[in-house]
Amino acid sequence: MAQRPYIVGNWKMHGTRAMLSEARAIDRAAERMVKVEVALAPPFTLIHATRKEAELIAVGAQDCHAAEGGAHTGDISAAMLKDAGAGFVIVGHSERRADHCETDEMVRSKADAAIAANMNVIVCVGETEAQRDAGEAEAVVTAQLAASLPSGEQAAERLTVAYEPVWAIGTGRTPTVDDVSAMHRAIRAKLVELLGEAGEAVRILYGGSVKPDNASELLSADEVGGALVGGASLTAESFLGIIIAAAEAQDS
Ligand SMILES: O=C(CO)COP(=O)(O)O
Repeated sequence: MAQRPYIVGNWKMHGTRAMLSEARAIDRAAERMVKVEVALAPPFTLIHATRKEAELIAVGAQDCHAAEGGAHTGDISAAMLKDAGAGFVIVGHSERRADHCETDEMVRSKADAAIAANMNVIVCVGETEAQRDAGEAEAVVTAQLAASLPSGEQAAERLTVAYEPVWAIGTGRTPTVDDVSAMHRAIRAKLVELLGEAGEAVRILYGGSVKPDNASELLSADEVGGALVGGASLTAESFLGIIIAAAEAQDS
């Protein structure tokens, strides 16, 4: 890995203030691990408090609305998230695509909104099990990418892509290292096609059942620049296990 690995915890709909002690423990330990860039995306309600706890790690959000503001009851704009202390937004997670019927076009609008608010953005893509079984995984993922990426000049430098096969999320199943490598190479090629030279530097994270005991292997796959971690980011102990594995992968 040329750049420092980027390890992002996505707490999803987990966490009340009682969990801030985990964020604090992650931050204090991550401080000693200069070879790894660490970030947490807690639920909206904990962004501000997590930001106050975090001295080193980046803090982000799990979604934003595409509009700057307006009559959208229950929604949150990128500027509000930034004001609360978020530096990045995850958009297009498969759970949002499924639970909220988010299309690629909506994901792109949200990514554009995050960039317009001077935030970084992590755009998620990934195939379902049926699509992989049908041999369509790469076609599905590269098409999602082409339609979901933010537009505009600043897009590439603010962008991270996360490849998360839907069937690997929360299941304990992961693709083989060869499959991860093949998909990440395809994503890299698509990024270069879409963004030109700037596409070479965009980080591509792997997500889906990353744990302390499989992190080294998954991070060793071609073009994997880090991990987007769900369940194993909920305790400092397991998340730090992944961060340590990423730091050791830098040494080897
Ligand atoms: O969806 C994910 C991260 O965004 C992955 O979740 P798990 O690590 O729980 O499989």
